[in-house]
Amino acid sequence: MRPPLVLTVAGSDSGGGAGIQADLKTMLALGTHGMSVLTAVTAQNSLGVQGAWELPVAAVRAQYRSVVDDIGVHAVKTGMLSSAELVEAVAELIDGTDAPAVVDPVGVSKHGDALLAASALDSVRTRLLPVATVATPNLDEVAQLTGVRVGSEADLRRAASAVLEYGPRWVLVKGGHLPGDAVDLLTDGSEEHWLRGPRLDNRHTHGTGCTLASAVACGLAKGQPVPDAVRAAKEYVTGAIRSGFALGAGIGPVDHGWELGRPS
Ligand SMILES: Nc1ncnc2c1ncn2[C@@H]1O[C@H](COP(=O)(O)OP(=O)(O)O)[C@@H](O)[C@H]1O
Ligand SMILES: Cc1ncc(COP(=O)(O)OP(=O)(O)O)c(N)n1
Repeated sequence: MRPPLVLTVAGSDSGGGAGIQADLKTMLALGTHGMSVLTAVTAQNSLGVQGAWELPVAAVRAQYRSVVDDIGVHAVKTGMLSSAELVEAVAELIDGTDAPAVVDPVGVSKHGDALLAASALDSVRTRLLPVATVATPNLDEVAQLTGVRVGSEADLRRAASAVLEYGPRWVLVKGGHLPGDAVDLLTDGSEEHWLRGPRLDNRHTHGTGCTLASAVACGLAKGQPVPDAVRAAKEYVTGAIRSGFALGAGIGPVDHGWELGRPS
């Protein structure tokens, strides 16, 4: 039987913990067929991003059309889009595709390296967020996009409302950077779903955001309603963080294959 088809439009992380690599591993782990449109290449490892190179808009459009026009797609996920030109091209492609879209508005890596030009923020607000079925900003991305600074769980509702102003159907504000429980808020402005996970004491968390957004896209591709897809994705990323492992000298990746178990 044909598995659900999920497409990631994102950048490459040479270290394999985030970006396209995290997305495709998540898609395999969750029983879907993963496909990719590469937007940029990064030289990246456990210590940070050492270099980044964008692909031309024409190359991004061509990859997208190749996949969607022949194979088809049940859900799209976006990650690193790098520039205003790429953000606008991808927003237009998504707008013309009959599939839900999970938009992870990736701005800065865990190490503080910029993955999106400052000049692209307005295109994210006005072009990309309006075509999102679910937007999944972390707290730094909420601040960049809306100016709302979240200092505690109580601020998450205000942050979510500010993002919803730009037009995504749902927003999942990730509270992973707050102290205490790992609490995220999913809302469409009328329903609210609080997702509370234990704070795991593991520094090897590279790729959490990409993994969560891809897992949501997998659920949507399977036909799950947004709240169910997000709940399942939160469980998957929590397991992946619990099993995150050391690699290199810095922050290691989450374990996308945690449900498979590993020989000790
Ligand atoms: N130490 C942690 N323990 C448990 N869950 C975490 C931890 N860090 C992040 N999370 C969860 O991982 C997901 C991704 O969040 P976050 O790390 O904030 O995203 P990003 O990678 O975009 O910065 C969220 O569900 C968040 O609550
Ligand atoms: C190529 C690329 N895309 C996205 C990210 C950010 O990934 P994220 O899951 O938010 O993980 P951290 O960087 O926060 O660990 C990336 N680093 N590289």
